[in-house]
Amino acid sequence: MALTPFMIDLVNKRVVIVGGGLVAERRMRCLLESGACVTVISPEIGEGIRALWEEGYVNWKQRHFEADDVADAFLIIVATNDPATNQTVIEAVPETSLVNVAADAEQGNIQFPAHLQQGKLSISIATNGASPMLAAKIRNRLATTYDRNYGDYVDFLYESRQLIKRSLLTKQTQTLLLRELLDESFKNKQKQMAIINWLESLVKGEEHDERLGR
Ligand SMILES: C[C@@]1(CC(=O)O)c2cc3[nH]c(cc4nc(cc5[nH]c(cc(n2)[C@H]1CCC(=O)O)[C@@](C)(CC(=O)O)[C@@H]5CCC(=O)O)C(CC(=O)O)=C4CCC(=O)O)c(CCC(=O)O)c3CC(=O)O
Ligand SMILES: NC(=O)C1=CN([C@@H]2O[C@H](COP(=O)(O)OP(=O)(O)OC[C@H]3O[C@@H](n4cnc5c(N)ncnc54)[C@H](O)[C@@H]3O)[C@@H](O)[C@H]2O)C=CC1
Repeated sequence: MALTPFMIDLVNKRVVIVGGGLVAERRMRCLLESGACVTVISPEIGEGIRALWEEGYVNWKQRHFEADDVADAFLIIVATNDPATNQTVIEAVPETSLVNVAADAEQGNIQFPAHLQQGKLSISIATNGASPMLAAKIRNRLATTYDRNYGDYVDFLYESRQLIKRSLLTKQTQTLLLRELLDESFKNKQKQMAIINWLESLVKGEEHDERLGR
């Protein structure tokens, strides 16, 4: 069966991570950036997780897993190095929860792809488990093309699109303009600024006219 890619909103969602090692930390950093409310359950935690816990970013239950721990979790990450514990967690997961199993992806219902984030640009790479190392290699290669400047360009496209949508330009002109901004030349920061200034004054002018009932 093929897996389906999604973008998911995890703001304030309850996430439980069982295990406190390196894989748990990798997942935790990504989940915290998503605004999730993260609890880690593990008798021991690595240095990175400890620092996050000391700064108050995550909750930590310093003990072995208990079945109740996942009762009302939206997402559960099974990331211990103990196969018996992993199995116990999988069996305790409510039917409606999302679950990721680090040691055997097919036992869960979600997987984490290799991921590249630059501003609002998000690129995920999956090989459906064929080779996580290849996924990482492709991500690293793409990172040289889709660098920070590219992320800034995507952020510029976001800002322009919001203004274009607010404007009273016809739908047809809006579409033309949105397509025009994909031209390579708009990666130039001065050109971006000129467009934003033009769009801002256009929208401001239109809103002013509207207030005056023109
Ligand atoms: C399903 C998935 C994610 C998920 O867990 O949901 C998954 C699953 C598994 N990985 C395993 C092993 C390794 N994973 C890595 C590394 C990475 N793994 C990542 C993604 C994914 N790994 C997702 C699939 C992506 C796809 O579709 O290709 C990367 C890209 C991103 C990230 O994790 O953030 C990250 C790059 C880190 C970086 O360099 O940035 C290394 C190498 C290393 O650690 O350096 C090894 C050891 C070598 C090997 O085994 O190949 C095992 C066996 C565990 C065991 O043996 O017990 C499983 C379980 C299974 O195969 O079922
Ligand atoms: N999906 C992926 O990308 C990868 C998955 N793995 C798999 O993930 C597993 C974990 O990897 P690491 O984080 O590197 O291991 P690790 O050895 O660094 O950490 C394991 C953690 O599990 C905790 N733990 C053990 N028994 C527990 C219990 N009963 N309750 C709660 N916590 C318990 C330990 O205290 C420790 O914090 C590996 O065993 C391997 O199978 C490994 C590499 C990559």
